[in-house]
Amino acid sequence: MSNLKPFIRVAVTGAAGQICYSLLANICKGEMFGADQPVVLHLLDITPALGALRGVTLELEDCSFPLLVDFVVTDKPAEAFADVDVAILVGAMPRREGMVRADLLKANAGIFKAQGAALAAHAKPSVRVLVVGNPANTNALIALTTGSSLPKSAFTALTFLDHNRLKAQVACKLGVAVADVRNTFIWGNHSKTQYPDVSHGTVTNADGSLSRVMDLAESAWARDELVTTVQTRGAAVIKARKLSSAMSAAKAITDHMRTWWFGTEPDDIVSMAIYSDGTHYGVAEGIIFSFPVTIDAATGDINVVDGLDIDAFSQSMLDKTQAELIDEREAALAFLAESNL
Ligand SMILES: NC(=O)C1=CN([C@@H]2O[C@H](COP(=O)(O)OP(=O)(O)OC[C@H]3O[C@@H](n4cnc5c(N)ncnc54)[C@H](O)[C@@H]3O)[C@@H](O)[C@H]2O)C=CC1
Ligand SMILES: O=C([O-])CC(=O)C(=O)O
Repeated sequence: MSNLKPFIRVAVTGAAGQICYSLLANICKGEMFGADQPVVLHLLDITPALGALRGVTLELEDCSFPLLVDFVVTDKPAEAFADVDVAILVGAMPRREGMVRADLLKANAGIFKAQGAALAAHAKPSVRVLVVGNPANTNALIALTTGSSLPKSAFTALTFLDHNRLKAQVACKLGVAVADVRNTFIWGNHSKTQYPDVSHGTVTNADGSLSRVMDLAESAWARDELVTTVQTRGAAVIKARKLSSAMSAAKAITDHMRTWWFGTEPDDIVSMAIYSDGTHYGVAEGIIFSFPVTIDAATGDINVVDGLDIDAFSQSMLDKTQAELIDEREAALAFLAESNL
């Protein structure tokens, strides 16, 4: 008798792209939902990419993953989101030469408007959605707006890559293991205005005691070099690889969904971009903002960690990233209204 659970349906968009080339294997190996959780993959891409996606599915077959029950390949959001438990929205219009951020927002507003509506119409009411395609926070807000029959809490955007980058930078600087770095997190937008915050960070020592990151590192490093390194890490990867982060993005997507599925470890705090309801740290209502959060394993509820001290430097960083998200929201909503997209 098999002791596997009943299968779940997982939609992945942009399935022919480079992030998904790593991500799909992570899912099928059980790294996201557990080694006893079979999956049916719903793979969405645009029509011209279906040939390449067929190549990916040939390889999925060849991997002979015991947890992969079946897959659906489609260029239609309605089919991709039919009855899904989870939707990972990776596919997006990439920035092309000569495009300004506003062009990118506009192109993606149309895509995520359609996908939000299709999710609301076809996915399970309990669906959990993670938006990865950039600009991730605002794309998630558009999907949430048109998918409004789903709870706002169903929509998240990825800042776990920034979270992992921050932890790794701190561990490297202090010469400690990443697993021993805690309470460092990302606030705001997945963009150059994000605030990688180590002001509450701790390092667990060999005897179990805690040291504060700010007592071990100079504050000039923590507020300047570290912040800039994490904010511009995506650009550094693009410059070196001539392609954007893919292995690390797939790992972060896996971390985000696994944490949402199974809950946070005791004493752990992670970073996720979620709908701001206006009740945390003075952040405006109606944007998708990255907060320090914990996740209740029993319910899957994502809870903002309240009550952290925000000093003047941190407040100025929060204000800046919030202002950018409000601008992005206004631009994206204006495009939707103007062009009746
Ligand atoms: N939030 C984050 O931390 C990160 C976000 N990203 C973003 O993730 C996205 C994907 O990155 P890659 O896989 O490297 O890009 P890629 O260009 O290799 O693949 C994107 C795939 O999406 C597909 N696509 C485009 N429009 C689509 C639509 N309307 N529906 C379904 N599929 C569609 C494309 O055909 C392509 O196969 C980009 O927007 C990138 O900027 C990348 C790294 C980190
Ligand atoms: O800019 C990009 O497309 C890649 C990205 O988001 C990152 O690496 O953080």
